Amino acid sequence: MRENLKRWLYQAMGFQNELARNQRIEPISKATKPNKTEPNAAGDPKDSKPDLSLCADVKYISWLKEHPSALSSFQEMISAAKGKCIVVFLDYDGTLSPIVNDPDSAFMSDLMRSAVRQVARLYPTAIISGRSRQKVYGFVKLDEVFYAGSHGMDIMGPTIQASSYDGKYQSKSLDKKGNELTVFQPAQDFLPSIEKMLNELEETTSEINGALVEDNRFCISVHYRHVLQEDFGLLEKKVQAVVAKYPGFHLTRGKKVIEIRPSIKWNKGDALLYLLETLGFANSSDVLPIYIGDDRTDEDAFKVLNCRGQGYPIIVSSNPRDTLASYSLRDPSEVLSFLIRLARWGDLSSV
Ligand SMILES: O=P(O)(O)OC[C@H]1O[C@H](O[C@H]2O[C@H](CO)[C@@H](O)[C@H](O)[C@H]2O)[C@H](O)[C@@H](O)[C@@H]1O
Repeated sequence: MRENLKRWLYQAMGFQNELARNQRIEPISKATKPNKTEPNAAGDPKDSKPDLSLCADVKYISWLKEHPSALSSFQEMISAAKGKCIVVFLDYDGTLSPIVNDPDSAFMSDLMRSAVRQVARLYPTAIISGRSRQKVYGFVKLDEVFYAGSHGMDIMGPTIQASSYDGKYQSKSLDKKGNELTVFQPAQDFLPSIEKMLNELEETTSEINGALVEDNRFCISVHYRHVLQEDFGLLEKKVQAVVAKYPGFHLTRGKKVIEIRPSIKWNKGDALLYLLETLGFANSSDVLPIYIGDDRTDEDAFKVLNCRGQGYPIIVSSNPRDTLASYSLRDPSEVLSFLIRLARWGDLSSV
């Protein structure tokens, strides 16, 4: 009955997204409409409880109206891309790899890797992550893409130095294949403090079961996914106490993680702008940036796209969320489908 009701809702709201497509859609007249007095499984109408997952579906469906699926809207999105240079920006955790319990096991699938590779061969592509650049590279293992780690504070981008940015923080480097690239690290001055803080945090949080400190080079993550709820307050206090000793740092929140970041005016949105400039698209009206991300920190990049009035900010979420994104994808598997379609479209249009 629940499936029929869900199907009916999708049809009533005129949706044609993947969720709906995965199911056989019957004409509305055939679909079962909600029936308040229909007995529950036990056969007793009085015992029937509200189906909470159905309420969640209804909320998600209405949120989809504001943030349509980038898969259902693909044709419309891509027809606006004709004649424009697409540039693709991808977040890592929760976007290219599913959220898992152990941060060191957030592997991306071979299928995803191959889709990203196809996309990167057609369009400039960058991965912008909260992780350290080296760690993201370790997961992605592609030399075709640019990497921005530490929430964009460690960028390995095109050879061109960006003239609007401080040369002090830009240097030349070679990628694994020996190609010359430019590294931009605007939070370099904070490294000595970060190293000290890292040791202190590891020591002080070791008393709390399940707490995990991750070195993200220009920022630090303190994970609490495995910390008991009653211990969270203590962990938070301990982290705050350490950070208070170091001026020039602040805390942000992610998915079961507290992040410690240098307080410079730099975020994923700035990294996106930096990469656009080094790719030669600083003031271009011919560029169409696509940014796909699932986290709060990705909102900074969505904001930049909105301010430029260019491109497509796409949020990865299976729950209704406050977001500046215009489009949505439910999860990394939908991200994979989107990237495959994008690569196919690029292949066909280059013939
Ligand atoms: O910008 P991102 O690439 O999305 O990185 C944000 C944080 O991602 C990682 O943590 C999250 O994913 C883990 C693996 O799925 C999960 O266990 C954790 O609970 C999530 O918060 C990464 O470990 C962090 O350092 C990043 O800041």
